Amino acid sequence: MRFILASASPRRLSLLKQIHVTPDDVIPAEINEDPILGEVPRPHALRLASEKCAVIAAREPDSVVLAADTVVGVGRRILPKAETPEQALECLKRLTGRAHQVYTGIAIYSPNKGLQSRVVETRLKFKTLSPQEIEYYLASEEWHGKAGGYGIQGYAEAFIQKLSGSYSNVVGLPLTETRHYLLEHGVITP
Ligand SMILES: Cc1cn([C@H]2C[C@H](O)[C@@H](COP(=O)(O)OP(=O)(O)OP(=O)(O)O)O2)c(=O)[nH]c1=O
Repeated sequence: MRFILASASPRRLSLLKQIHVTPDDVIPAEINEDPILGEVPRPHALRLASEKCAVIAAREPDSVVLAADTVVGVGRRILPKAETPEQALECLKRLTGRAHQVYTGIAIYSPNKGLQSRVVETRLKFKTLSPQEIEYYLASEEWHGKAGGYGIQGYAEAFIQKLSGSYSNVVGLPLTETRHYLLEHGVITP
């Protein structure tokens, strides 16, 4: 059956390829990613992944569709996906010297099984960043388009003192759980 990755993220595509899965098509889902008033990180990630999946499944009901959403939380607070240096700075000020959580919601649809979704959590801790380190990182632009204003797969890995859970989950797709879903929905065989 045709398998569609509903994502604009090049990182999600390369994580899938890392487990030897190449989608037949990549179709980004355009949805409103603003949190609902009072929404906390975990349900936010689940809702957005499910919405992305449902939007593409409605257009492609005979295919298998996979979508995901990655959210950085500091307790109940959702950090933005940094699009400007100001947003990235705001994120880094919240993360410096503190523990935070990365939640990736994954959602899969197939005609036989319908839509299934879940959230995977990774816990991390940042070192205390000096003003010079923050300035240097902001100039790198590596934060651009990333949840929480950093990318663990680049320079910012040097800021991580502790990580508990899945690494690929932080980059955008938890590979153990994703592979499990792909098996269940018949995209791959054991
Ligand atoms: C925390 C963190 C996030 N990210 C990325 C993963 C996601 O691409 C992005 C969060 O935004 P998402 O909205 O999850 O994904 P996206 O907009 O890039 O793509 P799409 O919605 O079409 O699937 O942040 C990293 O690459 N490294 C990190 O360390």
